[in-house]
Amino acid sequence: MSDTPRRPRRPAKPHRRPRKDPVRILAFEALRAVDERDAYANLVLPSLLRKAREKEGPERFDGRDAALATELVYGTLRRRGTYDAILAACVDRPLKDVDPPVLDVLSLGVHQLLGTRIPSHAAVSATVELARVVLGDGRARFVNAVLRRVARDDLDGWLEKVAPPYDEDPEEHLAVVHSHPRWVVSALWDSLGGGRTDIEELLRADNERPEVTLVARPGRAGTEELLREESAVPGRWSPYAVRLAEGGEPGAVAAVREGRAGVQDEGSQLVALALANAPLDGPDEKWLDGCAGPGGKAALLAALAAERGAVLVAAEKQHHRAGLVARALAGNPGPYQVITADGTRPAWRPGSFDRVLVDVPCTGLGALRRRPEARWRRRPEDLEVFAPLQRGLLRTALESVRVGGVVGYATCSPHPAETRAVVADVLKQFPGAEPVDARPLLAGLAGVPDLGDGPDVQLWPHRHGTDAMYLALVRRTR
Ligand SMILES: C[S@@+](CC[C@H](N)C(=O)[O-])C[C@H]1O[C@@H](n2cnc3c(N)ncnc32)[C@H](O)[C@@H]1O
Repeated sequence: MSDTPRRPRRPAKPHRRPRKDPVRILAFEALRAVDERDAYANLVLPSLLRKAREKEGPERFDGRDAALATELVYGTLRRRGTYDAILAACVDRPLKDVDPPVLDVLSLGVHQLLGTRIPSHAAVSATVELARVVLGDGRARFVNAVLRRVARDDLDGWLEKVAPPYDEDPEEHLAVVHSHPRWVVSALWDSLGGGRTDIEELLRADNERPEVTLVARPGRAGTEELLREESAVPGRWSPYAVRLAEGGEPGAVAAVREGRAGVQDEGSQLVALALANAPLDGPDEKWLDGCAGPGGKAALLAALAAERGAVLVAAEKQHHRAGLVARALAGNPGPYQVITADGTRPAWRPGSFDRVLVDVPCTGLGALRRRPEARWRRRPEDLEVFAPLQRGLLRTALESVRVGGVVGYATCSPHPAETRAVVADVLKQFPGAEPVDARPLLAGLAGVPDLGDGPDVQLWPHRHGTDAMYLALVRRTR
């Protein structure tokens, strides 16, 4: 036995249970659902908020808590690229070796430290408490150490350290600073053209939460009814649009609950309106929406068709999405039909329709404002998957319209491979069709500016306040 005196043991700290903060636990659960189950934040969040309200009661979980939880989830997901670059500089191993739940907690902490006005000490201690609850004390100590390193600088300071200088590598600089995958920066820039200012404005707009925009479906609701809602202001371009300037709760609007109005970005409204307003010789009685689910544009088209005594056929390949279309169209004042059908193998005779819309499946790179996780899920290879389907749907649309009729090809992506390249390829193989200038149809609505060289139209969040919708109109000539 050794006679060296034993070092007296430090008295153990009395164990304190971690404080449970329902807002941050909810935000963590939402991030896990997005990572683990490929859930969509905008779908998973409302049900988590409802559950938290039920469990905690309105006193312990009020509107401000819901707003903070939403901001934490959306902000963390959007800024993930920037935050990962900063975390990589603060963690002593590659980020891929950090357990995903630990990384989610760290990202939430970084967002509070660098992306909100929460004071640093509160951001660190709240995140460490969260880590104690959801990860355990050991990993909470790791979270504490990493966040203390992050807290040594502000966002600008970190960006100077972790982003390459713009002059050395412009795309990587923008990717890190504005938190977009590099290939997405590159594609958006190709489509937008212009210099640094333009692309930076677009990338910044992608990181802002869009206003909620409503559509008053013609013949069913008027904008004056929607304008009576708190903080409601008229839309910028569409005569049917009303914006809820302070976010608002669309579910609380009677006209939305009754299906007389809907939630719809103005870019989508403009696409439907431009197709409906394209000049046509001869009959204007049968319209087709060949990719209708979940039914936003179909509902507007059906209401416009009803005003003219025309009928809309809304086709959707997926049965459950056809159900959503049926719900969106229920109560339409004129005749309509919803069918489950593959738009590339038409269940109708060629030349049956006067107007046809194909709002084709795409990467959705034009709606990044709305889907904060989408930019990290998409891969350049997705373009190859969509390419044949997009071409097939446009080709069938052209076969489905009568001679003299008009087809609208729309995407909520501005990627050149999904827009102009598709239209150019299909028109090459379909000699009986010619482009129609879509610009005057939009400019005629309320002077939508900056519509480019035509004949097609690309809308942009930073220029038009809409999603980056693309529209090409094509007339069948023989
Ligand atoms: C971009 S979304 C359409 C959005 C819709 N226009 C709206 O405004 O609500 C594309 C839709 O096309 C559907 N789709 C995919 N392949 C299809 C096909 N071969 N035929 C018909 N619909 C298809 C998808 O299921 C999806 O619902």
